[in-house]
Amino acid sequence: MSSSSAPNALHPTVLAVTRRIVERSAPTRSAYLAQLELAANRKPGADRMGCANVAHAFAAMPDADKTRVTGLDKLKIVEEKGANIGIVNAYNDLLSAHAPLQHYPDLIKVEARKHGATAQVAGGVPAMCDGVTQGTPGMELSLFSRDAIAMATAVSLSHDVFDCALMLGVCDKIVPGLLIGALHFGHLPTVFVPAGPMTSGLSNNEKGKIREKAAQGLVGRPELLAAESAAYHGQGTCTFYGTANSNQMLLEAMGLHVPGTAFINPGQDVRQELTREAVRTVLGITKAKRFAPIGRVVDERCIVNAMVALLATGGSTNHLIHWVAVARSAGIVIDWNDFSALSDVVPLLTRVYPNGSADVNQFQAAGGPGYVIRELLDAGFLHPDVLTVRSGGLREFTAIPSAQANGALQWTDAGASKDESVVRPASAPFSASGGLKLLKGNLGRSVIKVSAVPDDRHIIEAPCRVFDSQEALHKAFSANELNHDVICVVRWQGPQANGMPELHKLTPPLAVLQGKGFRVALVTDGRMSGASGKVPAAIHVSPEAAAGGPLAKVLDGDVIRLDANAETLQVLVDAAVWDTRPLATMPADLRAANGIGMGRELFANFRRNALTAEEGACTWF
Ligand SMILES: O=C(O)[C@H](O)[C@@H](O)[C@H](O)[C@H](O)COP(=O)(O)O
Ligand code: SF4
Repeated sequence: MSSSSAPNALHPTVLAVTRRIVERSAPTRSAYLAQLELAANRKPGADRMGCANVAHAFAAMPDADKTRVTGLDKLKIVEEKGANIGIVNAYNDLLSAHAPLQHYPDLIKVEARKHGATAQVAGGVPAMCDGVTQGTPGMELSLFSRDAIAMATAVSLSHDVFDCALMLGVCDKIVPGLLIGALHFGHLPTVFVPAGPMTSGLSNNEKGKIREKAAQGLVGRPELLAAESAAYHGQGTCTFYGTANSNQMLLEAMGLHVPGTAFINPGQDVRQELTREAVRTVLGITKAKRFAPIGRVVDERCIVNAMVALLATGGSTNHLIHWVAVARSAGIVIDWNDFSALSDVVPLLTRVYPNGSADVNQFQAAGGPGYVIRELLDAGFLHPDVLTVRSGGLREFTAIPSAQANGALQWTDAGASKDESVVRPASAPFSASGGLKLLKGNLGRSVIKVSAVPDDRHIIEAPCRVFDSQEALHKAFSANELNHDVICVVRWQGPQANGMPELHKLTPPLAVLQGKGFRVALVTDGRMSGASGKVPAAIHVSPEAAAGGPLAKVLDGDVIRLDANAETLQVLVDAAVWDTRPLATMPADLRAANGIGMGRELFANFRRNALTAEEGACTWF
């Protein structure tokens, strides 16, 4: 259906899920909005603070900025003061996606002044690269680094001298952390600012093949390092459709970006102009103009739109945790039943690695987020009547930005798919349902991303091998103990056990076994990377083993059936035997090793207080 035809009415399931979320969230959402109104109805930044507070806040500012923001020119009150923008920056040199952000604040300050406003870096937030920490102890800090980022965002904005905010960040836990933090200052108009993906290097498929050869000892470290470095070769986000790029897609669908900014590569003039446009956009929604505070933009319909966008693109399984936490931060309560109900009706419109062989640069070239949002809007899967950071509403997010000859931005409708092997219309999707499934059964509730799993691997029934760590599985694989049909259970990987690391390093050995024709699957209370895919994996099993969940009762040899079509995960043990089986306890050496070293001690309270994965693994409620 092209953008010229009238959009369909909202899909009944989207409407029903939204209605039940609104009803379930009423008490918490109304309390949230009451708090927002109180904060929004105060005087502007500099006027509401004491003189000493103001002097401290702006002491380091150039005089001209100081006049703009305080309205004071020496002792004379000047006319209308400008807005003061708070910048929260996740820049560091470790994340290729964040390295370009180093100089964004200077660009933002210059643009703000052109509009009589000012901008200050309110604070920096930490950012972990999951690619660097994958398979190492550092990964046990990854999930909770999200909440540390939210806290750092709050520390930054708590200076309370801002009229709006810009959030500079892209990757996995960083956007969720920034969003959680920003929503606790829901009275501030806020726009997210990315830097875009790196250009395409060695393809993700090629990289995966060389990893599997290395797992079998067929290539050495020099060849593997050369391949990895050819894949990850420059500034910008990695080009697979993992958690970071899923963040970008969701921010577009939530209307929290400059339209179409997600996947424009760094280092181009248009990228700089898009950053300047973010300044113009956030100033355009401050109190003086079209007031759109983030706490009002992110309402139940906006959250449902994000869920739909995730499902339509086979996005990262991590968002089944993060977006629950993001929604809670706006007083909105969602759960995996909501995702599951939407997944049953939302069509899969994209095939981007690991859900296909294309990368995000090819996704952008084929139509990108603008194409997907237009298709979902016209087919009635997205709420059209939502507040966004742009005056044209969500329809503005169905276009692709480019630079005119004079450098000014222009947007053109995404048009038809430029490559139907990458993006397809809602009238002819890759699959009639979304890429994520909720599994239930006597092992607890878990999720699986089926969009990246070959059709003949959606049902796996096999005896299991139980591992208390990912290292133990690697050891068994290297000792050739897994050359048969097997379901690998890796437990003690939940939020309370060890911070719920991603177990993505298990993909190559399990993919080798699958490639040999064995029927294999992974079952874990841990997470996988958004870049994980082709091996069937039931993940986020809740309740986790360390909280007395059923994985603590599984024994080597138990037959397990993972059935993504029936949406079940079952251990096939006689109920009478199963019910009387004792719970194993986390091995003492593991508990002793867990949480010690590499700063993990500092996250003990996060582990202790973490809610379940299905509750967003929130640590602040
Ligand atoms: O959720 C994600 O998308 C991952 O955490 C991703 O950010 C991480 O970097 C992967 O580890 C990358 O994949 P490789 O480890 O295969 O390079
Ligand atoms: S996408 Fe993952 S690996 Fe790439 S920069 Fe971001 S966190 Fe690091």
